[in-house]
Amino acid sequence: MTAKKKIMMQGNVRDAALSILLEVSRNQAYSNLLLTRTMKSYAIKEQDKPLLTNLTYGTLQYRLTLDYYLAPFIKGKLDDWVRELLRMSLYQIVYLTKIPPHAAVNEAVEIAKVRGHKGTTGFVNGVLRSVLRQGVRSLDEITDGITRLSLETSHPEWLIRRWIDQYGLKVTSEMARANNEPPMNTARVNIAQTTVEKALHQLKSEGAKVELGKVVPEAIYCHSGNVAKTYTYTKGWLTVQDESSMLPVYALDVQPGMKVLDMCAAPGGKTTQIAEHLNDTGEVHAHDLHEHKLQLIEENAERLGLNSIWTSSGDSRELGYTYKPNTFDRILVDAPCSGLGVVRRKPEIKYNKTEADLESLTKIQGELLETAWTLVKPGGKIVYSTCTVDKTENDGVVLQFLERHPEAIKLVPEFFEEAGLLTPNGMLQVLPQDFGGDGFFAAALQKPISND
Ligand SMILES: C[S@@+](CC[C@H](N)C(=O)[O-])C[C@H]1O[C@@H](n2cnc3c(N)ncnc32)[C@H](O)[C@@H]1O
Repeated sequence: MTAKKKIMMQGNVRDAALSILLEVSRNQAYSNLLLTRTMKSYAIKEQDKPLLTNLTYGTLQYRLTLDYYLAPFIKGKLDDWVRELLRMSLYQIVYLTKIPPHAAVNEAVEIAKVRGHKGTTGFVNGVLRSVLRQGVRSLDEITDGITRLSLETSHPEWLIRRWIDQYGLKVTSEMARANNEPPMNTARVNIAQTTVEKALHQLKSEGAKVELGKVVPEAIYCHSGNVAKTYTYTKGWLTVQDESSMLPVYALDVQPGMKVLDMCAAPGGKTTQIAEHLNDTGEVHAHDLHEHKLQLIEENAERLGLNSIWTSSGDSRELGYTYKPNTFDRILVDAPCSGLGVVRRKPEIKYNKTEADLESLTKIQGELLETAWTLVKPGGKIVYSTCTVDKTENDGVVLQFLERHPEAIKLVPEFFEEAGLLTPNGMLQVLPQDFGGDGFFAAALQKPISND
């Protein structure tokens, strides 16, 4: 069974979803970026976009569960596109009650006709009709608790075991289930330009359904439409950002006129938040490894009317050659990480990462912190943050840093304490089930005034 040719069924939601799923599984590409690109290239109608999003995320989110259901119906090897087509069709049959099962099968057959040959079409039709006749096997048959949780929630067993070691069974089960819920749409109000009340009022006058966030004062939840298409957004009053991701800047405790370094800055969500908290006074030096990503920061800064941001590129571990020691009042190290706190937004992360990846990330994370330690002024503060829930990358990296630098003062920001999201180590750990935000971590460190 080989695909005849690469054909795009323009406007066809299921074929578009299939092309995204294939790209994700072949090239480990990010589903959220592909989704935006594919909506354009397939000319997907506005009213069909929610279904495309649902088919893409749902099929990805439940990949392991769907494979478990499909296994008894399949013998031998399958072409990638046939496997993805079967997964996507089964997802509709099992999880999308509003789509009649026969419609899901017929749509799959139409795609198979275009993408494959007669034999493939017959095979897809046969498998799916057998599923409709016989139903899928029950997950209750699985006696091993970890295997069952892994297949129920579609998280690899190694990850479930790792989380159980780190958080216990109950929290792991809640986290794995929360990862299959749709993420919230959240925006941050530009407090350097307006107030939260004014932004909410303006959005409502544009017909948006919005409400105040639960944890961060300038966070708002958007329950309808695309907030990035509103006038309120265009005029620079908003940034699309998850509420958890707004927390690290609160630990940074910036004061007007300060000199701040953001060592892993792109696309600039936190850089611009820092500048807003500074009321656009002082200097925010936004540095990122990738030159091409700086444009995103610059565009955002311009749209938000922020003039205190300077961008530059290169490996931030080398910034000791650019800046003198003890230069910055505040440094944010929003480190590259496994992303295991944002599985709802990028479900492929749970399949693509390995335990070895997590361990190797801690090296660069620790090295970035070392550079930050040299560059921060005595009395200055560093915030180390990640969008992962993995304790090795989080508390682990910070505790190792504290072992190397017993002089460092570990701060417990009041804001975190009040939010009730502290780990026993006095650091911030948000899990996706806590208040609906992404999984996020932050810890604040201070260089003593006298560093003898
Ligand atoms: C978690 S993202 C940062 C998100 C950003 N702080 C925000 O809030 O929008 C991590 C960033 O680190 C950058 N990065 C990875 N390795 C780096 C390095 N050695 N030096 C500087 N930046 C690095 C990546 O390009 C990526 O943009």
